[in-house]
Amino acid sequence: MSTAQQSPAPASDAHPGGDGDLGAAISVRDLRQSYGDFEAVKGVSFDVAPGELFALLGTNGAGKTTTIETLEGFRRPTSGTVRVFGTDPYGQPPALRERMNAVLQHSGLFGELTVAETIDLSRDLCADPLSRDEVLGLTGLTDKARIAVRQLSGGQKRRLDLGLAVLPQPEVLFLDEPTTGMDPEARRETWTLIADLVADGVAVLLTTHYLEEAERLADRLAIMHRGEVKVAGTLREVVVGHGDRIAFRLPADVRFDDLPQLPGATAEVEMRQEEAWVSYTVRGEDTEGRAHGALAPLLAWAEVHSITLHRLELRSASLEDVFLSVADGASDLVSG
Ligand SMILES: Nc1ncnc2c1ncn2[C@@H]1O[C@H](COP(=O)(O)OP(=O)(O)OP(=O)(O)O)[C@@H](O)[C@H]1O
Repeated sequence: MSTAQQSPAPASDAHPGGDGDLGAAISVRDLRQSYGDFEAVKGVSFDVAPGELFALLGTNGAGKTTTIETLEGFRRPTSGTVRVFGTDPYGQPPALRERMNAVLQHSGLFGELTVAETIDLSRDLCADPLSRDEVLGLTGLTDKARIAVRQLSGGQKRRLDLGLAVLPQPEVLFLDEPTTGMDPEARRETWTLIADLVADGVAVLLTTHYLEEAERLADRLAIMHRGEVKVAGTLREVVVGHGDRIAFRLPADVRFDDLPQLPGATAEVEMRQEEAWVSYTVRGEDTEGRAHGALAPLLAWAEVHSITLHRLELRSASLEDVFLSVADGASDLVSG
């Protein structure tokens, strides 16, 4: 890895057990990682292919950074295996240094150097770096080239971090909350940059607390909670697995017990801005037709009782719905 944290490392070896995807850029199998008696990661497995972005989402303290740091070669697994292009990344072996890079949660920029000097310093460490102008252009920092890094805003420093990570033209990129502190416009520009890298064949492992970031960028994603992957798959697989939602404001003279049972659906009442709302979650094998199948008897019930369903809405589950149910401990493994 061509960051400042380089160190000697073991040679490449095969993936024990042979159960990883041999075409994968990143492979994680039954990873467990402990800090003393505390097990922070409890048997996590996933692969990331070249040209794929995999988003690792999760609650605070779920084990995302621990997982990513293990893949970056900073930690040896307590058990299980991690591989980057089939090589153990522990200690960042020479075979991987030019092929993988990272934007870490805490950047290690030198405040006294100018932006241009910072880029030049990183270029000196690489075999085939992007030009200084290319890095300035893709980070949107061309007009900041001559100012000291300490004078950059938090979001600008984050963009410089990303520029330095991209500069050696890595094939694998670890992005640990890369857009934290960026304004919405800078975040969108960064998403475009990341999407372009993935389109060029870079394998990206992203952690983020911005669910929209994962929705926009991820080919596949996993949601971790307390050291375990609770939900995994494509965005569609993950949200479809959590059902469709039918909701309306609870009519004034209707009690919860009066509401009809709908096929494949469970009902609950939730408060929205001090109004009681009925929310049905509709699950079922027929993912295309299940909402229609539940809505028809609901409308028939309303017709018979001369009830108007105010503010009636029908939508798919969102990634936020799935995330919140994982955080509540309500989710079983959905694997794609
Ligand atoms: N060096 C350490 N020593 C002891 N415990 C640690 C250490 N680093 C992390 N932990 C603990 O391991 C757990 C996982 O931490 P980790 O930073 O991997 O989570 P995370 O998913 O990245 O969280 P966040 O979203 O809050 O950044 C947490 O409970 C954390 O307190």
